[in-house]
Amino acid sequence: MEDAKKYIEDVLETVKERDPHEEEFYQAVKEIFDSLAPYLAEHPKYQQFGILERLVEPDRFISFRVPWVDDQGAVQVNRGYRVQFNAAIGPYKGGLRFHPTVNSSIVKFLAFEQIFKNALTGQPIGGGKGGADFDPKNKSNAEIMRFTQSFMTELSKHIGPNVDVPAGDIGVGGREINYMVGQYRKLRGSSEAGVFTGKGVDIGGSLTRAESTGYGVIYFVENMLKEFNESLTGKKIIVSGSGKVSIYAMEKAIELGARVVACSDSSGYIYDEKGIDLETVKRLKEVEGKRISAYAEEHDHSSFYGGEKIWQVACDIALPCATQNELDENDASTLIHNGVSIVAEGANMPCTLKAVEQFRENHVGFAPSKAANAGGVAVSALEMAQNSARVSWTFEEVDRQLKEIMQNIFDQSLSAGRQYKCEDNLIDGANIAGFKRVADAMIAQGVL
Ligand SMILES: NC(=O)C1=CN([C@@H]2O[C@H](COP(=O)(O)OP(=O)(O)OC[C@H]3O[C@@H](n4cnc5c(N)ncnc54)[C@H](O)[C@@H]3O)[C@@H](O)[C@H]2O)C=CC1
Ligand SMILES: O=C(O)CCC(=O)C(=O)O
Repeated sequence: MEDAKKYIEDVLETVKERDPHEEEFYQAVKEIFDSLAPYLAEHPKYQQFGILERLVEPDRFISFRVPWVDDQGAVQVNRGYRVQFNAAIGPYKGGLRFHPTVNSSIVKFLAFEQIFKNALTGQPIGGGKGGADFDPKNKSNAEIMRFTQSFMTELSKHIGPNVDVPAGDIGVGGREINYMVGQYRKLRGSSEAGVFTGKGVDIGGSLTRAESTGYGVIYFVENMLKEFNESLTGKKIIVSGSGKVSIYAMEKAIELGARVVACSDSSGYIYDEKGIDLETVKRLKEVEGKRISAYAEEHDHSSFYGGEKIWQVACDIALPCATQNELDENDASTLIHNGVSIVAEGANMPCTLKAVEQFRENHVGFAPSKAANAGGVAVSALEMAQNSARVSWTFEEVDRQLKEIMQNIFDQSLSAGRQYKCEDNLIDGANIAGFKRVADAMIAQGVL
C-alpha cells in the first residue's frame, strides 16, 4: 500500500510541476488518484506499465485562433481549444464550452474527467473536451453564427465520426451545434451526421439527448434512495443553475413527486415555497433569455435573492448543476447543518475537494459527477449508434436505455467502493471502476 501511495504522490507532484497554473486540472487528477491506492496496491501491473504517468498527459492539446466580425463590423479574436485526452476505448468524446472563463486548465480538467465518466457508461467512447473563451451572453444570433462557423473552420481539421465527436456544454446548445454541423458539412462536402451529438432531431439528433443529463442525475439519485427503501416522493430539492442540465433534472424530479423549491443563475437564486413552476423557468431561460429574477416578478409567493448562494436553502437533496467549484466547504457545512441527506453533482466537479471531504465525514450520500451526470454522454453515444445504423429510436426507447445505463453505473460504483474501501462509497467506487476499464484497455494496446 505504501508503494502505491508513493507512486500516486510522485505523479501528482509531476502534474503540479509541469503546469503549476492549472489548478482545476490538478484538482480533478487528485480527486481520482486519491481513490486508487488500495486498487493499485493489489495490482502492481499499473505501475509497471506507467499508467498514471501516461494518463495525465493528453494525446493532443489543440489551441487555435478564432477570428470573427461583430455586428458593428469590428474584428474580434478568441481562443479555441480541443483536448483529445485518451482514446483507449473509443473516439474522443465530450462537449464544447463557450464561456469567458475557459482556459487550458478548465478544458484539461473537463477532458480528464470525461475519460473515466465515458468508461463508466460501458460504451466505446474515449475522453475529450474543448471550447473557447467566447462569451455568448448578449450576442446576436448572427454573431453566434459567425463565431461558431469560424470556430468550426479550424476544429473541422481535427474531428470526425471515428476520431473525435464533440457535443454541447455550458453556452453551447442545439442552435450552436446545428451551426457547427452545417459548417462542417460545407467544409468537408460530407453529410456524415455522426461527427457531432446533441444535434437537432431534424438533422440526425437523438430524441431524449436534451433531457438526458438531467434525467440521468435523477435516475441515479433514485438508485441511491432505493438502497434505503426510499423514493423521491415529497423530498425537498434545490438545484443550482437554470440551464440545460438543471431544467431537466427539475423536470424529472417533479414528475417523480419531489418538491423543487429553489434554482439559480449567476445573478442569484429564486425560492418558491409552493414548488418551482418549471414552465415559467423554461420560458424565461430557453425562449426569452432572461435572468432568473424575472421569475419572482411573475410569482407573488416567490422571492429572488440577488448575489446570494442557493446552498443556504434547507433541503433533503441538493443538486449542484451549474459549474465547477460552485459549492465550497462553507456551503457544505451549511447544507449539513440544515439536514441535507443527498448531494448529487449534475455539473462537472461543482464541489471543492474540501466540500466533498465534509460530506464524506458527515455521511451525506454523495454522487460524484462522473457517475451522476454520465447520462448526457451516454445518450450521445446512443445518438452515434443511431447515426451509424441510419435509424431513429423513440423517446421511450432511448429513455429506457438511459435508465439501464444509470443503474449499471450506480451498481458498478457501489460494488467497487464496497470491494476496495469496504464501505458504500460512490466516489472511490466510480473512480476505481472507471480507471480499471481505461487502464486495462491501455495495457492491452501496448505502450503508446
Ligand atoms: N449539457 C450536458 O449534457 C452536460 C453538462 N454537464 C455539466 O453541467 C453543467 C451545466 O451545463 P449546461 O446545463 O449544459 O450549461 P448551460 O449553459 O445550459 O447552463 C449553465 C447554467 O449555470 C448557471 N451558472 C453559471 N455560473 C453560475 C454560478 N456561478 N452560480 C449559479 N449559476 C451559474 C448559468 O446561469 C446557467 O443557468 C456544467 O458543469 C457542464 O459541464 C455535464 C454533463 C453533460
Ligand atoms: O455528450 C457529450 O458528448 C458531452 C457531454 C459532456 O460534455 C459531459 O459529460 O460533460
